[in-house]
Amino acid sequence: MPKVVALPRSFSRSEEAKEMLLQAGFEVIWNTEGRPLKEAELIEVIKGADALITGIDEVTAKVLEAGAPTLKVVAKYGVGYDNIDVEAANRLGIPVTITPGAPTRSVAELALTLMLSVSRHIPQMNVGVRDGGWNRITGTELGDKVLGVVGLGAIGAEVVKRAVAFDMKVIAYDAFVRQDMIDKYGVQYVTLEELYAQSDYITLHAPALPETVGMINKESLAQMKKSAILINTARGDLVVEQDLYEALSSGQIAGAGLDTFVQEPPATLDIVGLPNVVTSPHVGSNTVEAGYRMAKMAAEEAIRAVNGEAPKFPVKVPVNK
Ligand SMILES: NC(=O)c1ccc[n+]([C@@H]2O[C@H](COP(=O)([O-])OP(=O)(O)OC[C@H]3O[C@@H](n4cnc5c(N)ncnc54)[C@H](O)[C@@H]3O)[C@@H](O)[C@H]2O)c1
Ligand SMILES: O=C(O)CC[C@@H](O)C(=O)O
Repeated sequence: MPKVVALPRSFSRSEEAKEMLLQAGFEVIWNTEGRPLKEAELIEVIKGADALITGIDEVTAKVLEAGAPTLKVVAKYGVGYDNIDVEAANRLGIPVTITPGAPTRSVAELALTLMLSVSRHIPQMNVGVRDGGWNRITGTELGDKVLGVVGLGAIGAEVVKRAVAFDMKVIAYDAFVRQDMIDKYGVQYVTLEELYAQSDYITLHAPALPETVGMINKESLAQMKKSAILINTARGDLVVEQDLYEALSSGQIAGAGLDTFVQEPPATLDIVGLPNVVTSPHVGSNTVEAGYRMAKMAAEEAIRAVNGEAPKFPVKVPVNK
C-alpha cells in the first residue's frame, strides 16, 4: 500500500482530497501536532513514504535523503517553495511540485485586508471599543492613491484587479511585462526606484530569491514617502526586519501590514508591537476555499507520482536564499 505523509494542518479539512487519496489506495499519515514538524520529526515520518505533501515545514536535504529510497514526490500545498531544498531534491531525483493559482485569490484578499486595516486603524479601534473606549481614529482612503506592486504574477494581478476597483492607480515592477495588466487596468511598469519613490502603498508579491531577499532595507525604505504603507504577504525574507522596525519607529514610513516574517513566529515582538503595524500569522492562503484547491491539487500530484505519471506542476529552480 503506498504511503503519503500529509503535513499541512488544514489538509485534513478537505474531504475531497482525503477521499481521492483513500480511493487511490494510499495509507495517509497526518500531522496531528498542530504545527510544522521539526527536521528530526520529519526524518522519522518520511521513512518509507511514497509521497510527501508539505506546507511550510522545512524539507531539508537530510529529510529528503531519509525519504529518498521510496519518495516519489514532494508536493507543496501552496506556491512558495522556499522551505524545500530543491537542489537536494533534484540531486536525489525527487520531483517537487506546487499548486499554482490555488491560493491566489485568498492572498490577494488578505493584502487588501491589511491595506484597509492599516489605513483605517481597525485593530486599535477594535481593542479600544472592546475596552469601553470610543476613540474615533481618523483614517485615510485607498482611492486616488498609488499602489506599487513588486512582483506582478498571479497574486499581484489579483491585487491589481481589486485595487483598481478601489480607484487606486497602479504601478508595478517585474521583469516580465504583462500586456493584459496594462490594457485592462492601466498598470504602468516602472523601475524599483520609481516604485519606491512614487507609491503610497507598496505590496510585495515576489518569491524569496537571492535577488529579492533583503530588498526592503535601509536604502529602499529611505526612498519611500513618509506616508508610505508597506504590505508583505510574500515572504519575511524580503524584508530586513531591523531596518523596517527603525523606519516605522522613526516615521521614515507610516505603517505596515505583515503576514510573513523572517522567523515564524517572529523572534522578537519589536515590529509587531508597533501601533502602526497590523500583523497576521502567515494566513494568506489559509481560507476554506484555498485549502480545498491546494489539497486537491497536491493530492493529484501525489497520485500521479505513485502511478508513475509525470508531475503537472513541477519546479526545478531553487528559490531558497
Ligand atoms: N502569505 C501567504 O500565505 C502566501 C501564500 C501564497 C504565496 N505566497 C507568496 O507569494 C509569492 C507569489 O506567489 P504567486 O502565486 O503570485 O507567484 P507567481 O510566480 O505567479 O508570481 C511571482 C512574480 O514575481 C516576479 N518576480 C520574480 N523575481 C522578481 C524580482 N526580483 N522582482 C520583482 N518581481 C519578481 C515573477 O516574474 C512573477 O511575476 C510566492 O512566491 C510566495 O512566496 C504567500
Ligand atoms: O502552507 C502554508 O500554510 C502557506 C503556504 C504559502 O505561503 C504558499 O507559499 O503557498
